[in-house]
Order: sequence, then structure tokens, then C-alpha cells
Amino acid sequence: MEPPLRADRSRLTGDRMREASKAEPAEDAAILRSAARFLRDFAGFAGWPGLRAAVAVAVAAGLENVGVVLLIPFLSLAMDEKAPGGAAAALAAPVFALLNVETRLGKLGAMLALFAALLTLRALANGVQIRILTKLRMDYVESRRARLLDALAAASWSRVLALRHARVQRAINDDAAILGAVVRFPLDAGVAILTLIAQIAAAAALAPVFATLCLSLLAATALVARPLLRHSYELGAALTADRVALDHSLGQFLGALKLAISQNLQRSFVGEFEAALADLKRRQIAFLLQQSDSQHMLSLLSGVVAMLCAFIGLGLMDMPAPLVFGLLLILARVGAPAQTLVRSAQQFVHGLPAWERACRLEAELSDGAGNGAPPRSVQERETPPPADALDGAIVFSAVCYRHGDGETAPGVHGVDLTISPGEIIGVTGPSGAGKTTFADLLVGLIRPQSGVISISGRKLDGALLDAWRHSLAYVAQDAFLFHDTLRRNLLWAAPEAGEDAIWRALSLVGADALAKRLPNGLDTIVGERGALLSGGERQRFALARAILRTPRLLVLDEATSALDLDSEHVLLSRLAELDPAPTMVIIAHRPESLRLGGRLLTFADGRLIGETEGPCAGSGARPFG
Ligand SMILES: Nc1ncnc2c1ncn2[C@@H]1O[C@H](COP(=O)(O)OP(=O)(O)OP(=O)(O)O)[C@@H](O)[C@H]1O
Repeated sequence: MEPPLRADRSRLTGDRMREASKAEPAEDAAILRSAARFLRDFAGFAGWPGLRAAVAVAVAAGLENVGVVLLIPFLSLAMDEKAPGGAAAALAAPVFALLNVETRLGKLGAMLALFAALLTLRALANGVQIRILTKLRMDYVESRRARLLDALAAASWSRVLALRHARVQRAINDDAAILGAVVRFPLDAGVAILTLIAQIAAAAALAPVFATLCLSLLAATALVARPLLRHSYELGAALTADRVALDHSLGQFLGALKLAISQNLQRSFVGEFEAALADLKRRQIAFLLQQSDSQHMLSLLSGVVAMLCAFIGLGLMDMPAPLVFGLLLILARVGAPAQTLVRSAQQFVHGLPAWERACRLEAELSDGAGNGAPPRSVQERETPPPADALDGAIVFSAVCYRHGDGETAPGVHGVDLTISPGEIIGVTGPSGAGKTTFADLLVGLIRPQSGVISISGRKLDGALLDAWRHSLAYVAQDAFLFHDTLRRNLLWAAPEAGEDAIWRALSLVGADALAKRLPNGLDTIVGERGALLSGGERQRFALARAILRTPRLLVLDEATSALDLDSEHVLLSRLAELDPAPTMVIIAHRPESLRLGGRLLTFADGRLIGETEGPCAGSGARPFG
């Protein structure tokens, strides 16, 4: 019998998902602090274009209301009533005088012409405002993405290793889209607030009592909005966590696909997905309903205030009908920006947790030592090392790196070593002895916590480290290939390499015949992580890619372990004949893989415990180039 789909949610990622699904109660003060942080960040980014946007918004809002105010003398004329005094009449009178119109028809025509001009101006101002605001929004989202990517590229290797990939993916892709909605708030709210102020000012000029009613409506809206906003924030926080958990689970599942399907473990993943998707759907529906309920409530509220206003104006205060209609029109229009304000605020606080998550990730990545290479801006300013800076020996002096705190944390320690240019070195030792940690130090992925690594007498750091990484090639046991064509995989690390160089490299690693046999030759897609190839084939292609870089240093960390011994020997012998000859560091467990080494280093418990002459000792170190 088939096991039920939802049978085992607690396995692997289930606990984490349930954890993520809890909606933590949020405090108003914390939400306000977070909103203030966002607004500061955005204002800092907006700068001059932000100011231009504010001016455009103010102009559009002002034009909107001049039109409404002009409506009052128009209505008075149309209804043959005595035009009311105040701002409206004051605005209309000079226009009539200027155009020298005295008849009712002439005045009506002049008013209509004025309206048409205002409508055109308003449309133009709105167009400009939307263009500036949209660009500002897009630019901000793009800059946040770029900051995150820069932080990721500059982060120390140990930090990157500990990262959950789903966090990064979510922060860069989806959260950036949510960020677009978050950024709308200061922009939309700015438009709405300016429109409200202009409308209230227009109403105040006509009737101060009415303006007071408008303010009361706003105050009532603010009271209703507070718990709504808090709930929106909580839903947003839970949704963000759910989405990361879902991505993580999917990533795990895809990574372990073969294992999962071969052992019939896929059902627990499917069960987890169904449950997590149901949670997501529930929260999304709750948020949408909350938004529409609040909009209905606001419509009701503004309707009630409008009726009250009409009753007070016409019934109790005996005001002229055009003035009351004009005021009612303004009131009806106050409802729209107030609704926009609430809706936009809801979306803002809903998306705020995603923004916070992206900021936390950026701070985590930027915190600490970084990967040693200077950031892009500094690289451009820094003087590149001299041409011969990488020609000399690599020297390790009392180098120590521990993965974690304390004297007993694993890693490597007390490593003293000199590697001459062009030397071939074998590295061996039991599992966990520190061989890969040594290789990571050598290529500058991690930096010594104590001691010094130097090249040609210069400390491996800053611009030198950057140049060093450009000059080397590193091939790990897990020969990583992208889901792309073989050609693009090969050219990834050496984009300038030509067709001849590609075939030479393929021939050297014994993969030219294989590449020709593939259905589309070099243009064959190799599958996710090279899944459409065998392990040995992947390793050969990864080696060809490394050779295409013409590296000064070639580090092979179990990079030929999937080849049979004879093929491996042929391949390594050809590598040893490379011209120009790179310095080679070959890490392996099989003694046969180390036959080419002029020197053999043995690691145990993080220490370099032995340095013996390798089988090829005495063949001489070969200078690069
Ligand atoms: N990122 C890390 N965080 C914590 N500990 C780590 C990390 N990387 C390695 N270690 C630990 O450091 C020690 C040395 O690991 P390293 O990978 O250098 O060994 P190795 O000699 O290459 O092993 P193997 O032959 O199995 O590949 C091991 O005990 C390992 O568990």
C-alpha cells in the first residue's frame, strides 16, 4: 500500500517549516523602528531625484485642487446663483477681467477653457510624476540587489559556506520584487499626503468647519489602521519565513533527487510541500481579505462623513448649494488618497519583514574579515602589483587556520613551507587531516588567522591576492559544471580562449573524442551540475576548463579520483608537461595519484607532519613561463 502523502512532515525539513510558519506577535515600536530605518535608507538613496519627484508630486496635487476650487464659481454660474466669495471667486474674477468677458455665456466658456487647460497641465504633471517615481523605485530595488551581490562576492569563504542558499535566492529574487511594493509606500504616501493637504487647504479656504470634519475623518482612519497594520506586518513576517523554508526544502529535494527517488523518499517532500503551500495560501488570502475589508470600511466612513456634511451645510447652516456641492466633491476626493494611504501602508508593513531579512543577510555577509580581496571600488583605486609579483616562491610561515573557536577546533596549524615556482607537490594524509584547508589557504579562499602566506616575499593580501586568484586554477573532486553547453562551461573561467585552445585543452585531458561524440559537440547541454555525463567525464572537462586559464598554480583536490589508474596516470603526466609549466599541488588519497610529485607532504590532525621526496624528486623545479 502507498504511504499517505502527508505521512512524515517532521523528517528533514518538516520541523523547520513548522518553525517558520509561526506568526510571531509584533510590537508597534519595533515596526515603527524598522519603518524609520527603511525610510532613512530610501531617503539617503533618493537624493536629488527624490527631491525632483517631491516637486512633481506637489505640482500634480496642487493642480488637482485648483480645478476643484474653480468648479464652485462655475457651478454658481451654471445654476445662476450668486457666486460665493473667498478663494474661488478671487481666482475666477481676474480671469474674467483678463478675458474681458461679462456675459454669463462668455464666463461659462472662459471657465470651460480654463478647466481644459488645467486638465492638460494636470495630465502632463501626472505623467512626469509617474516617470520619475517609477524610475526611482526601480533604481532603489536594483541598488539593493547590487549591494547584496557585492556583499556576497566580498564575504569571507567561511561565511558563504555556512549560508543557506535559499536565503540568498529569496533575498535577491523575490524579496527584491516585494521591495518594489515596499518602496511604493513613501512614494504613494507622499502623493496621497500632499493631495490630502491640498484638498484640506482648499476646503479650509472655503469653509473651516468642513476642514475640521476632514481632519476628524483622517484621525478616525489612523485609529482603525493601527491594528490592521500590525497584523499585516505579522502576516508578512510569517510569509517571508515560509517562502524561505519552501525554497530551502525544494533546493534540498532537487539536490538529493536521485537518492530520494531511488529510496522512495520523495513522498515526504511532497507532503511537506503540500502543507507549506496550504499555509502560504491561507496567509495570502488572509492578507487580501484584510486589505479589501479595510477599503470597504474606509468607503463607509467617508460616506457617513459626506452625508453629515451635506446635512450640516444644507440643513443647519443654510449654505449656498454650489458651495455645499463643491465641498462634497472635495470630501469625496479626500476618500481616495486616504484609502491609498491605508492600502499602501498595509502593503508596506507587509513587505517590511522581507526588506529586514535582506538587510540582515547583507549585514551578516559584510560583518567580519571578508574574503581578502579588496571591494570593487577599492580595486579600481589600488595600484596593481608589479608584473613579477607572482613569479617567486610561495611561503607559508607558521600558518594557522581553525574552523571555529578554541585551540582544539579542526583546521591546520603551524604550517611552515616553501613551494618553488613550477614545482609539483603531492599532498596526502587521512580524511579530515587538513589537506583541503591547506589548499583553501593556498588559493586565498580563506586567510591565515595567524602566521603569513607570501608570494615573492609579499604578503598575500589586497591587490596581490586579487591578482593571485586571477592567475590560478582550482579543481575540486566535485567537478562542478553548469546546466549549459559544454562550450560555455569551458569558457566560463577563460572567456577569451579561442576554438583551437579549447580543442588543445580537451585533447590534453583525453576528452576531445568524447566532446566530438556528444549529440551537439561543444554545444551540447551537460545537464544540472553536469548530470548528463559520467563522474570521470565531468572531471576531465573540469580539468580542461582549468588548463584553459593557463594557470601559474594548478591545485587538484582529488580532481582525478573518478578516473581509472591508467587514465589518471596518462592525464597527470600530460599536465606535468604543460608549457608554460604551472606550479602543481595534487591532493589525493591513492598513492598512484601522487607518483608525479617531486615532494610529498603529509598532513595529520591539521599538522604538516612529513615532507619526503616524491617519486619524481630531482626532476627539477620548472620556472613559470
Ligand atoms: N567549514 C568548516 N567548518 C567547520 N569545520 C570544518 C570546515 N571545513 C572543514 N572542517 C573540519 O576541518 C578538518 C579538516 O578538514 P579538511 O577538509 O581540510 O580535511 P581533508 O584532509 O581535506 O579531508 P578529506 O580527505 O576527507 O577531504 C575536518 O575535521 C573538518 O571536519
